[in-house]
Amino acid sequence: ALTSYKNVEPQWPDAELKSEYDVIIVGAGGHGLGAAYYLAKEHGITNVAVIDKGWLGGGNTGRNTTIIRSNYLYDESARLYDHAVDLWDGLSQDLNYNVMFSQRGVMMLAHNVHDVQSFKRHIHANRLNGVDNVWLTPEQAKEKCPPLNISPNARYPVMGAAFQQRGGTARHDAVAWGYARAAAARGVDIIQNCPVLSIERGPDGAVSGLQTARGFVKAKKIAVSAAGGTSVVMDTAGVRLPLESYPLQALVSEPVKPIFPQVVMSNTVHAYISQSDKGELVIGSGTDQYVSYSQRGGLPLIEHTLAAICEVFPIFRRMRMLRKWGGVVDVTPDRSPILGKTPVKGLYLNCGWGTGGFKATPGSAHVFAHTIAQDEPHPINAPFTLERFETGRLIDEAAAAAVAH
Ligand SMILES: Cc1cc2nc3c(=O)[nH]c(=O)nc-3n(C[C@H](O)[C@H](O)[C@H](O)COP(=O)(O)OP(=O)(O)OC[C@H]3O[C@@H](n4cnc5c(N)ncnc54)[C@H](O)[C@@H]3O)c2cc1C
Ligand SMILES: CSCC(=O)[O-]
Repeated sequence: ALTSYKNVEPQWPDAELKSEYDVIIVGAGGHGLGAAYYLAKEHGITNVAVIDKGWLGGGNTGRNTTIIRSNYLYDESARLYDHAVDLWDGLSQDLNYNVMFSQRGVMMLAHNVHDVQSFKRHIHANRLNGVDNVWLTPEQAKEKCPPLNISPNARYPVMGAAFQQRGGTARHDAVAWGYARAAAARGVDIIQNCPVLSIERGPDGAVSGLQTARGFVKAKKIAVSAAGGTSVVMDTAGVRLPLESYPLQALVSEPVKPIFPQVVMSNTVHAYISQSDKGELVIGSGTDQYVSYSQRGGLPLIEHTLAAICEVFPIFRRMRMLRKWGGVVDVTPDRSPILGKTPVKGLYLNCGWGTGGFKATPGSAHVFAHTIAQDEPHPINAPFTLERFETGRLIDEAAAAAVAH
C-alpha cells in the first residue's frame, strides 16, 4: 500500500521561530541554506535560523537553468567560481543527497572577431589560474555538438568556441533540498513563509534582530542572502546597495530523446541551451531590459531568444515550447557579487550574483559561512567587497556573464 503522505517524515522539520539565535540568515535559497550548513558543519555554530518569505528554494535557486562553469576572466573570479566547481564535485556525497552534478561541458560560441579575441583572452587567463578551458574550431565544436549549424552562410556564423569540460549542470531543486536537509539535521531551524520586514539595530549601531511576520527575533549576527529582494531588506538597516533587480526568463521545450550533449551559450545572440535529464531543451536568455521585482518577463524577449536558437540550431525549428518562467536577479555594476561584511556591525551580505550565481552556490556558501563565523572574509571572497564601488577596484566580468544583463 502507498505510504500516506502524513506518515512520510519531512526532510526538514517546519521549525517554530525561537526568540533568539546566534545567527539568522535571510533567504532560504542555495546560498543561504548552504551557508547555514557550513556554519554548522565547519564552524560548529548550530543555533542558526534560515528565514524565507516563501518556500525554501522558491527563489532563483529553484528557477534557474542550472549551468555550472568557472571560466571567468579575473583571478579573483576564477578562484571563487573554481572553488565552487571543486565543491560541486563531491557535494552529493557530502550532503548524502544526489544533486545530479553532470560535468557534460560548457561551450561558449564565437560569432565574430570580437568574440574570438574575447574568448581566447579568457582561455589564456584561465590557463594561468589552472581553470580548464580550450579553443575549438567550428568543426571540433560540431563534432562535440552535432545539432550546431556551422555553415559559413549562417545568420550567426560559428567562428569557433571556448570549451570547459569541467562545467555542466546540476539539479537545482536537489541542491536546495540537500542543503536544507543536511543543515536541519545539524540543528539549523528553517522557517518558511515568514517575510522579514526589517533589520533592527541597537543604540550602538550594531544589529539587534529582525522584525518578521511572526514577530521580533533577536540575533547578534544577521546574514542577508536574498538575491533580487536584497536591496529592499538591506535598506531597512540603512545600507544602500549598488544593485538593480531585473526579470530573467527561461523556458523548456517538449521532451525529446537525448540529442544535445553539452551546454552551449552565445553572448552575441543572447541565448543558451542544454537538455535536461527529462529530455526537455532548457533555454535561457539575457534579462529583460527594465528594472522590476516581478518574477515574470516580456514575451518579445523570449521570441528574440527562440529566433536566435533556431538560427544556431535549425533542427530545433519545429520543437514545441512547454512553459516559460522568470526570476528576479540582482545585478551589480561590474557583474560580480558582493560577498562579505557591511558597514553595520554583525550584518553580512551575499548578493549581486545577477544571472550567474547558481554555479557559485557551494563555493559562495562555504566562504560566506567562514565570513560570518570569523567576522572576517575568507581570502577567496575578500576582494568582493561593497567598498569596491567606492574605491573603483571593480572586478568587471560583464564579458564572462555569458548573457546580456
Ligand atoms: C531564469 C534564471 C536562470 C538562471 N540561470 C542560471 C544558470 O544557468 N547558472 C547560474 O550560475 N545562475 C543562473 N541564474 C542565477 C541564479 O539562479 C542565482 O544567482 C542564484 O540562484 C541566487 O541564489 P540565492 O540563494 O542567492 O537566491 P535565491 O534562491 O533567490 O534565494 C533568495 C531567497 O530570499 C528570499 N527573500 C527575499 N526577500 C526576503 C524577505 N524580505 N524575507 C525573507 N526572505 C526573503 C526569497 O524568497 C528567496 O527564496 C539564473 C537565474 C534565473 C532567474
Ligand atoms: C543565465 S547564464 C548562466 C551562466 O552564467 O552560466
